[in-house]
Amino acid sequence: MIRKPIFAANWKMNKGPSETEDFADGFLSKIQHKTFPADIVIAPPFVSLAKAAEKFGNVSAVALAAQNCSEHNSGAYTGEVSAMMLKEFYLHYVILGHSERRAIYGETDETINAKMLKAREVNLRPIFCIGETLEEREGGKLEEVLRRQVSIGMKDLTERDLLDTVIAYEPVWAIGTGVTASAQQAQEAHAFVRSLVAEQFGAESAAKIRIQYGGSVKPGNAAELMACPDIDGALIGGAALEPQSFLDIIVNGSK
Ligand SMILES: O=C[C@H](O)COP(=O)(O)O
Repeated sequence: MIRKPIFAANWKMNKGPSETEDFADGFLSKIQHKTFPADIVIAPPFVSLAKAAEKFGNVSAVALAAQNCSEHNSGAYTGEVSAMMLKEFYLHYVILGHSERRAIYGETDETINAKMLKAREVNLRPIFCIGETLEEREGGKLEEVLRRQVSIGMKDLTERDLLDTVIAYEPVWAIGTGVTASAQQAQEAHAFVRSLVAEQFGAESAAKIRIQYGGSVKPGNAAELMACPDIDGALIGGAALEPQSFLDIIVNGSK
């Protein structure tokens, strides 16, 4: 099964509109007249989405993502943004269940599942993040944690939803730490996650779904990680804040 790799830049709480414009100008000048055998996604903060849409709206090589959405449609939820509102920015993707949302903002598997279903109601494609902490890995709980995150987080998705969903496996201990999972550790976890999707949705869907790796991906380690058979791209934080570094990851990691 050939799966097109997908490289997504998660800027987290970095880059307001003016820095977004600077990045876009730099990145666009580097990718013009080039084609890539991969999908490229950029996820700026909410307040920079309008500027990103202005710069990338007509660029077919680049899709935009939000970093979160509400599990509600509208109402008295101060500070929240609904999937329906995001859709107006011509976004294609939304990152859901990132470990920072889980750990810092207390998002549960059930909340994340509700957000996944809201995103799908308006045809946003979830980049659904899962991954274990170091304590969980060292305590022998890797498989138990991934099983729980997948079975609850992806509950009630249809086969069509699944085709539009990307899973991002991000071991929490590798995020922003400079410590990357070895290619072998990452491949083992990805193969296990794919087997979980097969159990829940069938072998055909499991063979089609793209599973990104995230956690200290850099231009120098992208090729080795992406060479693994079950790794279909990357979700990149720090190294995607600079146009050349993001581009180098895409080029080095495209297989
Ligand atoms: O969403 C991206 C991940 O949290 C990875 O972040 P990082 O590349 O800075 O380790």
